[in-house]
Amino acid sequence: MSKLEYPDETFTEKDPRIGGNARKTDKAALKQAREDLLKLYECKPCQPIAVRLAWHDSGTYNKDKTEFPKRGGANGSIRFYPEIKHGANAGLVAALELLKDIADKYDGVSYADLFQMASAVAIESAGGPKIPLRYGRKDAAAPEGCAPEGNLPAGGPPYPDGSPKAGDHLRKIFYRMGFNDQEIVALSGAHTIGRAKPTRSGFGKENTMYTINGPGNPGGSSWTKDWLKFDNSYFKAVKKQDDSELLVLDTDNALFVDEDFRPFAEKYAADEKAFFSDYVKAHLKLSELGVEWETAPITLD
Ligand code: HEM
Repeated sequence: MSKLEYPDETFTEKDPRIGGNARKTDKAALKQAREDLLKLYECKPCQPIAVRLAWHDSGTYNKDKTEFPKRGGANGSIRFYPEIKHGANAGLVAALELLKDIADKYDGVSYADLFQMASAVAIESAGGPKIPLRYGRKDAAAPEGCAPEGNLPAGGPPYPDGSPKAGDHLRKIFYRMGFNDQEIVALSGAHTIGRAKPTRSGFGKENTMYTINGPGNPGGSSWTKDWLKFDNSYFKAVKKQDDSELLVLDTDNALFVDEDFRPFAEKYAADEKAFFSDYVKAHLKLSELGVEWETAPITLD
């Protein structure tokens, strides 16, 4: 059995991941972990869930709070019970399981760095842009450092914050992290890969003509036909909405309905280069929300 168990109710303070077991960032280990991730994605088409894991780790951030790690952000706290059991994280234990062997192998890579790296490598290996991440994130050391539940967006009404419209809800959530309208639209484009499953988030169908045969685990509803390819087809599909086999959440629809979001959504539907360029900047910002650096940030070539 692997030395690191991913979290469930049996998580205790004696677990080696907790307390004085901080990881010292090591550039060689980061590079090797990156190689291992590429190999993982060659064997298993699990890029989408890795992107969602990293986003749900960092998307808890509250810019008005100062205390690390309670202010939320890319601090690896999603590996802990209770955070992994938050409603918004349904299904993400599978992503932790997928990364477990790599986490075990490299002490020189923090969990926070590993999750963000897994996402950036996933996007690039799915045909998306290269995201020049910086590394050296400090991990939240214990479950007490987890952000409170309810910081991530809901895909449809009723919105827990009482917002009447999807656009208002998106702004409340993303402004709290320090994002603007353009960045909200660009980041939403990550739904160009992946699926929603009724057994996880409750959204989507059991399967569609695009997901019934996988690849990987079959089922769910995707936003795009080729849901393992990172491109701008999400914006094209949400704009057209002419295929009932594809998913459109209320929060996706808002990008073309809300008059302040729409110009960006139209631009990205028409111009993949513009989408990629803006996506990289917004994703980099997302990957560093709430970060406390264990070492001076390191880049890999
Ligand atoms: C704008 C507000 C957002 C809402 C309301 C939202 C909601 C959702 C929902 C309901 C799912 C389905 C989960 C499941 O059933 O497994 C999902 C999946 C996904 N989300 Fe989002 N999301 C948002 C933003 C983002 C952002 C900012 C990113 C990344 C930058 C992202 C990346 C993904 C990915 C890649 C998947 C597919 C996961 C998979 O196939 O396993 N989402 N999202």
